[in-house]
Amino acid sequence: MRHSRATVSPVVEAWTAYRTASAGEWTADQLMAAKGDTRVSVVIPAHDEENTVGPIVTTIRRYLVERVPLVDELIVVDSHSTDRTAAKAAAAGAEVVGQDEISRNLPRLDGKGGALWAGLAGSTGDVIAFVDADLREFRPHFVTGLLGPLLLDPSVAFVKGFYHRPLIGTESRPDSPGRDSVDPDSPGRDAHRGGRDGDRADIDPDGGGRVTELAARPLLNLFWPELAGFVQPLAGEYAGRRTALERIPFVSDYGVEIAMLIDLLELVGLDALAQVDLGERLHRHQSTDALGRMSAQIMLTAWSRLQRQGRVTATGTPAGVLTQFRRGAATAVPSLDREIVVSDVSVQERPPLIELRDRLSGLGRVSV
Ligand SMILES: O=c1ccn([C@@H]2O[C@H](COP(=O)(O)OP(=O)(O)O[C@H]3O[C@H](CO)[C@@H](O)[C@H](O)[C@H]3O)[C@@H](O)[C@H]2O)c(=O)[nH]1
Ligand SMILES: O=C(O)[C@H](O)COP(=O)(O)O
Repeated sequence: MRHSRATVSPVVEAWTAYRTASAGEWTADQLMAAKGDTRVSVVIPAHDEENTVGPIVTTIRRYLVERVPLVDELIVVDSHSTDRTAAKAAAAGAEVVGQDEISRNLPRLDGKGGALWAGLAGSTGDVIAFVDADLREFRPHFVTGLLGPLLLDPSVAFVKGFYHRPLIGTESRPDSPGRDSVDPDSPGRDAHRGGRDGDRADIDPDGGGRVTELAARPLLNLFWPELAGFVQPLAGEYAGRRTALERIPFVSDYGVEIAMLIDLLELVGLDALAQVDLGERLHRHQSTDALGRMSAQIMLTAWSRLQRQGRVTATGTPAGVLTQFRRGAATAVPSLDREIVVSDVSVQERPPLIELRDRLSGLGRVSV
């Protein structure tokens, strides 16, 4: 097979050895001692996550605010939720910010990218850790793992989490509301292991991350090979210095993570990027159709970076819509026996926050 002749590039090999750590390498107390005057914010983007956002906030508050005061600010960005996400997050002790509260006089930035931007603009920390709101069995090391390299090494600007990603049959496993009692510094008994209980018979231990494997990883390897060492380039758990994050544009929706990696590579260079092993991550899986739309947004974002970097000559702009087919609908096209579903998968982009100071001044929460 052709791939057997290929070898890992020396750049990637050196970077992974030098810039990969494990969350178990430091405790919250050790980070507290290293923290000094650095302010730490945790930002959680949440769209309809009423089942999981509360336990995540509770865990962070209990272990990283009350027991060890490592986290100075805990913000949930309510991303146009239609359920009780905001109420649950507030009841658990988070400050809740509406996605559009801070950006009222700016053009829209939809979806997750808009929520992350609002979290960056609305927070005050020197270091900001982002954590998804749909995680199950959340533990404090998801935050301490990300903070370690930033608090211990001034040359690190951004840290991405990675983990094993089981693909779990969505029918057989009910939502777990999290645990009441956890070892705050432990990456968990599941770290580095696939299986666990008898109820996990339908689990593919590393089958998760389908968009990562089918879209993001090939794109990064083909066009930004320096980033090939990131085990989970789309991970929603990462942390960065405000000085870096405010200097990159933010892309809307699910384009935000791949854009962030590519843009940070350009801004700070590979040596200032790091990754940390967080063990295992369980989250809510989206449908294949939804992941198709996510992939399209990621491809459009990659395209925009290729164009900006002068690496493709555009003779037209990508379509920005995705046609999909759904069985069993009343409105099926007879010749297809399927309904045609067309979605807008275009992405928008906001310039770096640092360039928007003037337009944001007067809005109380913004620290820039
Ligand atoms: O309009 C939205 C959609 C999602 N989210 C939140 O963003 C997080 C991740 O969204 P999710 O739909 O669970 O994404 P995944 O299917 O898990 O997608 C993976 O890949 C995406 C694209 O890179 C990343 O954004 C995710 O963090 C990563 O987990 C969750 O807290 C959501 O509530 C919002 O805040 N607003
Ligand atoms: O990150 C990804 O690739 C997507 O979120 C899909 O993840 P899943 O395959 O674990 O649902």
